[in-house]
Amino acid sequence: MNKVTGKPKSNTKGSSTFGTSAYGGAGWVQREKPHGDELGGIWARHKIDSEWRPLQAVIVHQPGEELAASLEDPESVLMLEPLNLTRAREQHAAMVEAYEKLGVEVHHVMPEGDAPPNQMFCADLFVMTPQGAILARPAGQVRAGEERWAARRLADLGTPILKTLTGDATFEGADLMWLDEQTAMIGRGHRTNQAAIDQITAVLAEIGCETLAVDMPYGTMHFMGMLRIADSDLAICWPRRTPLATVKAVVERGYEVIFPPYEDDAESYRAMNFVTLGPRKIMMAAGLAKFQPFFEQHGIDCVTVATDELSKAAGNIGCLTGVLGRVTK
Ligand SMILES: NC(=O)NCCC[C@H](N)C(=O)O
Repeated sequence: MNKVTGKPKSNTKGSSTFGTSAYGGAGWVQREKPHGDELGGIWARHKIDSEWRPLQAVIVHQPGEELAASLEDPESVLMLEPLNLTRAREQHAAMVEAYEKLGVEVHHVMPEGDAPPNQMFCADLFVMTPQGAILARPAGQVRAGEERWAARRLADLGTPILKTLTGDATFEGADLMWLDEQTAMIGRGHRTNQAAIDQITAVLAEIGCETLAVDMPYGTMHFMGMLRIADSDLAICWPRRTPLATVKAVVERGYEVIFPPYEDDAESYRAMNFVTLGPRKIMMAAGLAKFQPFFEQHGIDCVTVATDELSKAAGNIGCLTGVLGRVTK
């Protein structure tokens, strides 16, 4: 029904509300645009449909006193070694400054009261889609609730939250990568379970996107460490760790797949944990003497920041950076 003509016989002062705009009468104006077209209007413009188009905006958390939780028993808070708080904070601030210098908008999570120890790993707390965010539900008890502060920031920024996971679903944002504009791949493993994959598959289907799931090996953390995309035609995979189905899926989509030299676990992990700033441009950890030349040989421009102190918390630049917006197709 397009338009109802005819005037209401009476207005609110009269006996009937029939025919008034609130009840669908002639004065009613229907909302015009679908949700996706309201990003950049009613909602903020932030979205992503790739892992490689120019980075526009990120969400981070500048760590504070909460890192002191690493001092006594790092294991109990999922960290590797006690951190020097001052150095860690300086390195985080330098990473933020590097983003700002590159023209990337940086937004900060602002937890109420004391932040939980791993709050700074914002990549794990949400993932963006072409039409808004999916909120994570971190799997470890010590990280439970970090997502609430990411949700508050996203809401303040005007970013629609398409889904908050329910039941016993657990999902961390670093387990989902966009292979193309309509296809996301999720790593099923220690942090992201099948219940979450089912819920995410349903919500992505609502916006016309398909979800592919792959199993990750026992003893690994996030899918982010197995697949990085540095350009429309260049994917980086971890030798013998990236699932076969992942390599096949990226090859099918026209990416060249390259495998960096294998080093010890920690070093290879740091090398994979970069953020793509735009086509063949990345921000990566400094001091990776074998990896940086490898990336450069493939035409990748590397911006480096020191993260050796932060990496004692078991994460690096990729994990510290909640990607909020990229240029989309
Ligand atoms: N995406 C990431 O690799 N995040 C790093 C998370 C480190 C944190 N200590 C954790 O174990 O959850």
